[in-house]
Amino acid sequence: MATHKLLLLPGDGIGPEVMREVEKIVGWFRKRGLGFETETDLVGGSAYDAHGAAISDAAMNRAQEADAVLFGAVGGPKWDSVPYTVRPEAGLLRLRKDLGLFANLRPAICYPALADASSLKREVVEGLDIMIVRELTGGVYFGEPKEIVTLEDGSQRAVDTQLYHTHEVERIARVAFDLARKRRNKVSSAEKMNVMKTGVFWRQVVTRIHKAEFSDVELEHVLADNCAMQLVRWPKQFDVIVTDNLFGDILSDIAAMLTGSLGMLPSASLGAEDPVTGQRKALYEPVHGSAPDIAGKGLANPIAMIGSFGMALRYSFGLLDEADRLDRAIANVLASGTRTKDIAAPGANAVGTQDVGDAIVKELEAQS
Ligand SMILES: NC(=O)c1ccc[n+]([C@@H]2O[C@H](COP(=O)([O-])OP(=O)(O)OC[C@H]3O[C@@H](n4cnc5c(N)ncnc54)[C@H](O)[C@@H]3O)[C@@H](O)[C@H]2O)c1
Ligand SMILES: CC(C)[C@H](C(=O)O)[C@@H](O)C(=O)O
Ligand SMILES: [Mg+2]
Repeated sequence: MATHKLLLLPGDGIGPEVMREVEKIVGWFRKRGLGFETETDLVGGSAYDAHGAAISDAAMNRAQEADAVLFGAVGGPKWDSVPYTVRPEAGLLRLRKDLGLFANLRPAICYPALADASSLKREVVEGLDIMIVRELTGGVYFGEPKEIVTLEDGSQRAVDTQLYHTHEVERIARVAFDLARKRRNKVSSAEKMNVMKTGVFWRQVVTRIHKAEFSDVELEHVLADNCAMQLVRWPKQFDVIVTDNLFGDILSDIAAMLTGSLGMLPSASLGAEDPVTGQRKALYEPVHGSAPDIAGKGLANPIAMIGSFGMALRYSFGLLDEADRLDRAIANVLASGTRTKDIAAPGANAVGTQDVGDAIVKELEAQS
């Protein structure tokens, strides 16, 4: 039996609460004979409290050794004033950079049962199925210089650098076109070529890769601000959206709300495939953060985290039947009306984080 090594990094706030529910799901698949081995380590504010860094070198080594990392969420008001280089979010950024996780896949699917939970009208979101492909290891998140400088007159200047190399845009474009071929065959590439040099460059590179390797896929270019507006106006026009690190961060939060709640959106962050072994480094995490406003209250929706494990089944372990089974279990639980407060129908009783995890395990059981 193949052994799959998972590193669990629950993090802060609601991270540990939603990770506990994933552990139930992993446990269920393990009982059914799948070889999952798990280790747990600290990241974010909890790592800072223990080691003075947002992730220790030992935890980084474990992440390098793992077949996949499951990440909860980091951050919170407790660490708002810690130095910039060791703030909780730096742990996540180090994982992305050091593991080379350049491709962030953020699917936004509106489950039929949740069409009324969105703040948009049912007809706008019903049947929605978008894949946002966000470049994750470049752009303004990592470009140098990145600094606040004090000038001679005592005033200050802050700089972040938006920077992209050819190969970085080429490889993310290929991921998007490849995915589109398995979906509805359309890619929308979002940038701001009307203002930014990196936008002009992004459009040139995407156009070239499209022409040379993917001319069978429909490609449209859209300015990122217009893309944000179109996502709210008529999101079903999109299939795959490919965009840079910062625009992807923002557009995926918008897409999350189309599905009803930030608590619904999973994600996969993937590295390049090793040409010999076919393996790739991968980290799976919900799109939401540590939700300090509801942490510790048992209110968090664990579906984004559980769906992220579903993506690990699909993308890291090739367990497609198991991933489908988990997706069906989630859909059935939602259809039965078992929901946390963020997605509960108006006037309906909401359940807690653990109830949703238990219901999904029960549904998995019922399907077998
Ligand atoms: N990947 C990550 O670890 C990650 C992502 C985003 C933000 N953050 C960090 O989290 C902290 C809080 O950030 P924020 O408040 O801007 O964003 P957030 O995603 O934590 O919360 C935004 C809103 O969505 C709600 N929400 C989020 N997840 C939910 C869930 N699973 N179930 C129900 N409701 C949910 C919260 O209660 C809150 O009202 C900050 O320190 C931020 O840097 C971390
Ligand atoms: C926590 C933060 C560093 C992160 C980001 O900005 O990428 C988050 O917002 C996300 O969307 O994953
Ligand atoms: Mg974000």
